[in-house]
Amino acid sequence: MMEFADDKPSDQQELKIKDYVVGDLPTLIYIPNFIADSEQSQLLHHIYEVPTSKWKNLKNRRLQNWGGVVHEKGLLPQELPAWLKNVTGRIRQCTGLFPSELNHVLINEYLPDQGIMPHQDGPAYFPVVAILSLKSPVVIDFTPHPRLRECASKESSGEELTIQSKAEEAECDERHDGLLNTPKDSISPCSLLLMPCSLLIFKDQAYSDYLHGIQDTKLHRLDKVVNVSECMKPQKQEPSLSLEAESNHAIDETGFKRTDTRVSLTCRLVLKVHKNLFKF
Ligand SMILES: O=C(O)CCC(=O)C(=O)O
Ligand SMILES: [Fe+2]
Repeated sequence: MMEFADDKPSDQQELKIKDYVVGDLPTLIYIPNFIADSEQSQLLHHIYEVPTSKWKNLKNRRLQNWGGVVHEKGLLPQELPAWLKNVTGRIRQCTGLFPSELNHVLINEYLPDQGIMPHQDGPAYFPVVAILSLKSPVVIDFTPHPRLRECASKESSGEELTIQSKAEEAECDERHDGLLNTPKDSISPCSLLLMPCSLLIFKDQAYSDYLHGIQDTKLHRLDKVVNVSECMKPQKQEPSLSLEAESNHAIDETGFKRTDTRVSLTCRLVLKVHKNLFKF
């Protein structure tokens, strides 16, 4: 299926990725039809071929962990199977955003009424995440981390700042300037529609200052979605995946009802890898 390549991507490829930036929040990258329909089928075949024991059941979804165990102090590695290396190799080559091979993949499976709580990915990961979506479309929401919202609401109540609140304001400024670097007037939630076969990459403030989550509802609305037009673009190879022609998913301008399972591959890089930790 996909070719595994570990060459450094050319400048041209790195430049192309900029064409896929969506919305105003730095930085969300959405690549429609990153894989072909036939590749999606092959991946699903591999995913559902594994023994049931490979699945970990959580309250609101189930998942497979590939690549090893992630600890605070790094990764206890386990080599990725070839069918996943194909995907991660292609992601690295096409994006040019990862300094070395991605070495960890979480496969999440969501029923139509399942989702994932707003969260931030752990500190062990290199701060660029690539999520490949299979089967049902969903909307993923990016919401400012509460520590940003606190600052924003204090600022919006503006004018009569007491001495104490000025101190708080200074603290907020410090957080904005140092840790966060998000312009204060650009703190707002935004959402993306993730169509099957698409690749989402998020990094920068979207990674460090925002939570991401998927609502556990069958109905997903499009009102805050910033990439509807990217999903509606006619696709050269597979017109059935465009939004307009997508009769299976019945998406209109207001939203859609999830009727099928969604599977996603969260592909990441853990820079700190423990070698031979358990060598006897
Ligand atoms: O399924 C998704 O698109 C999101 C998964 C996710 O956020 C994670 O695995 O940390
Ligand atoms: Fe996540």
